[in-house]
Amino acid sequence: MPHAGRGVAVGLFGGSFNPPHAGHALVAEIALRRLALDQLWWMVTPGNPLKSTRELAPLSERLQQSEQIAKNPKIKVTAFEAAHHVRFTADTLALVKARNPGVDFVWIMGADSLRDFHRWQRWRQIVMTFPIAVIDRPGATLSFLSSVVAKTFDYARVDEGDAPRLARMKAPAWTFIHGPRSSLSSSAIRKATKD
Ligand SMILES: Nc1ncnc2c1ncn2[C@@H]1O[C@H](COP(=O)(O)OP(=O)(O)OP(=O)(O)O)[C@@H](O)[C@H]1O
Ligand SMILES: O=C(O)c1ccc[n+]([C@@H]2O[C@H](COP(=O)([O-])O)[C@@H](O)[C@H]2O)c1
Repeated sequence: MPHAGRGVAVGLFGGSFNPPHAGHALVAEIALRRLALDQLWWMVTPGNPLKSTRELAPLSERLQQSEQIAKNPKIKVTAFEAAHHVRFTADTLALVKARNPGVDFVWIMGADSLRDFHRWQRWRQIVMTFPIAVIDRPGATLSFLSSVVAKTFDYARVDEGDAPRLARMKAPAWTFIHGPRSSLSSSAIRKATKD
């Protein structure tokens, strides 16, 4: 696991990255800049608990490809979840928090992930423990508003103008970040390479 010292602001960006693409890199850059982060941990999951592993490339391959795409020195590409035998984000976050006291973490995800977020294990606990930044994604710009999490935690939504302070805020606190968007997706890339 990467390490961060007290008072450092770190974005946690988890994904299958199967394969990673420029849309992921854009999310990472937007998060670093708009959330005023010192670091972003690009966490390659051993496997999304809600997705089939049928089409999942080996972790070592997704890790290596991620390292090639994530060029910003503030980005730390890591696969520590596999090494620590954790797969559910709630467990990952508990581990990260326990090992990095005093660090201000923010969970980062694309707008499509917000739609399904209420199916994640212990999702309410995640929202109550970590500030969350949702980055706009084509196809999910408006639908995110009707998501269970957006409705349940409407009271905790923070104006995107306050995004630079999000990492320092006490949960629950979440914001939606608009900006340049990419319509790339791993599934489209997999489909194109198969055809
Ligand atoms: N083009 C994009 N714009 C914004 N967010 C994205 C984009 N692509 C992926 N993300 C976000 O990055 C994280 C990791 O996504 P993931 O690795 O599943 O890629 P994907 O392109 O969504 O894959 P798939 O098409 O296989 O579902 C998720 O939070 C997802 O919402
Ligand atoms: O913890 C869960 O229940 C859970 C359910 C779905 C997805 N996640 C996490 O969400 C992140 C994005 O996954 P993905 O496949 O959309 O790239 C990744 O870190 C997954 O481990 C976590």
